[in-house]
Amino acid sequence: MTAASASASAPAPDGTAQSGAPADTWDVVVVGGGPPGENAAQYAIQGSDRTAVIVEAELVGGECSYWACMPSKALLRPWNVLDDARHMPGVKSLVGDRGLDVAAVLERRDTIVNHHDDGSQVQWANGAGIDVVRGRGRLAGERTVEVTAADGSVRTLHARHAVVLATGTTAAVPPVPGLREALPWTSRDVTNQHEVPARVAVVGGGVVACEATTWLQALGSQVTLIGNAPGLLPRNEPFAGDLVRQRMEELGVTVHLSASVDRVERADARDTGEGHVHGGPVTVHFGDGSVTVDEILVATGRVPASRDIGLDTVGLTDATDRRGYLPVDDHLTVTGAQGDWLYVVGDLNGRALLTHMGKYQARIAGAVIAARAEGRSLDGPWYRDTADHDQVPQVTFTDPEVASVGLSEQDARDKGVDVEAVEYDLASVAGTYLLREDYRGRAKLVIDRAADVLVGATFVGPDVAELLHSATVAVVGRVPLPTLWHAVPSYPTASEIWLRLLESRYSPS
Ligand SMILES: Cc1cc2nc3c(=O)[nH]c(=O)nc-3n(C[C@H](O)[C@H](O)[C@H](O)COP(=O)(O)OP(=O)(O)OC[C@H]3O[C@@H](n4cnc5c(N)ncnc54)[C@H](O)[C@@H]3O)c2cc1C
Ligand SMILES: NC(=O)c1ccc[n+]([C@@H]2O[C@H](COP(=O)([O-])OP(=O)(O)OC[C@H]3O[C@@H](n4cnc5c(N)ncnc54)[C@H](O)[C@@H]3O)[C@@H](O)[C@H]2O)c1
Repeated sequence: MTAASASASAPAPDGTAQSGAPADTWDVVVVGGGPPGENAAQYAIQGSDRTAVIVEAELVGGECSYWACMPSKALLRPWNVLDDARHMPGVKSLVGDRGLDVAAVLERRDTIVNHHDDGSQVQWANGAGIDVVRGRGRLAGERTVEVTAADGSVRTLHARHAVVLATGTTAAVPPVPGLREALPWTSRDVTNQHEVPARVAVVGGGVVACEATTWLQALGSQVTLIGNAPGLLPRNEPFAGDLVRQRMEELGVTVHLSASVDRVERADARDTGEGHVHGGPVTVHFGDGSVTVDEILVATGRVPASRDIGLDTVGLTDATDRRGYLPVDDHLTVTGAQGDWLYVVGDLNGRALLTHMGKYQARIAGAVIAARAEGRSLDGPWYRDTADHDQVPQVTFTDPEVASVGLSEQDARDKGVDVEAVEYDLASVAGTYLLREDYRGRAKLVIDRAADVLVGATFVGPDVAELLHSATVAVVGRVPLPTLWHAVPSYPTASEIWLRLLESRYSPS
């Protein structure tokens, strides 16, 4: 605890603040302690004597740390290592056709989610001068947040400058007959699975469905994926979903696309706890087909946590969009709120459901809160969310990985950009051949022909994740292509794909 925050509340032995503290007023009150909430609090007060508090209903660190990004990537990495080893002469004879050590993989995952203990996160917050109040928060008028603790006690917090809402999302379960009653797995179960069901039906075809399918099959499940879109990963360039599907099928996954689940039957659904199989066999009916499995995973998108956060108490009853997200302006201030005190960062504003984008928004919101508190102007590059406008990077950690930034070719055309696209086989650069002789992958640049700059890039292949930031710099910096020509990629790295792509477009004049 810093002196500044200690004066705002009395600390409990675990570092969280307690009811009955002398003053329940902070400069900034943040509702929701995921990474965006944490960062908003940090950036709003750092280098000042302002105070901040995070209200958290579950664990500080949020969905990302315990039930999403971190456990999913922990479950995916061992497969990458094993698959690389299986294809590397000099190593593959040592590995043979052995599978993963499932118990060790799950144990490492448990270490990475810190066994669902958020003590170190609370310690970080306190070290940054941020208090933590446990409980469920909701607005209760302007600059006021009411917190209901697990024991039912209610406490009212006041903010001098700002309230930041960062309550995120939960898994959506579509209204399919029998589905809810079957107690299906959602992202929380599959990222925290303690058992490996022999047969799993994965419903969805987006990022969660494709990543989860990758680790489920690697752990030994027989997976049937049922998606209602015509391709996998439909927000990406179509070749990305095609390559991911091709690899899934090679590994034994059954993929049904343009297929809608219409009915689910499970005779003895039981709530056996997170990550355990929730009862006996379940039959999933879709179109003309059906499949009987030991567990069903629903990965069909997210629902914003905007329902019970007191928007009505500040005149924002109709402020959410039709999906329930709470729109903001580029200062991350809620559209339509009176005065400049209410901010939304992270998934809840619906701009980009990604941790790194939520944290970026939080850095902007924090800087805006600090500037407004100090009466400074909001002119300048630090105070506006620009990256959410067509410059969002994302890596999907499937086999192969999919890394993209900015606009797909189709999105760019839909926006009226005069587009030219170049594509190249990632396997034909020396750097990837050295990684794997059987390397398969593809890269694509989307070029705004008039401005001669990149507006999008996609890389698909093993280990492409780290290639992405070069493209993000080029897209955000609007680096002219003739200038990129002088950014020489090292030999022999996968980055030489940049040279090949630019050669396809070489036109000195
Ligand atoms: C399986 C999976 C894998 C993912 N992998 C990645 C990835 O690799 N990379 C990536 O960038 N993104 C990934 N994402 C997306 C990422 O998890 C989210 O974008 C991110 O968690 C959003 O952060 P947030 O703080 O806005 O919301 P959340 O992480 O949902 O956090 C919200 C917090 O608010 C708390 N809260 C909610 N309501 C209240 C209330 N009323 N009072 C107090 N507290 C409240 C919750 O308990 C929670 O701690 C993944 C998502 C899933 C489902
Ligand atoms: N590596 C990462 O960056 C990462 C990993 C996981 C999740 N995330 C984020 O989390 C968010 C949620 O991911 P998600 O995959 O749950 O949602 P999503 O919106 O990306 O995909 C949902 C998919 O489910 C399909 N679908 C919807 N209803 C269906 C139905 N009734 N039957 C069959 N299919 C159906 C849709 O066609 C869509 O493809 C995403 O926005 C994503 O960016 C990111």
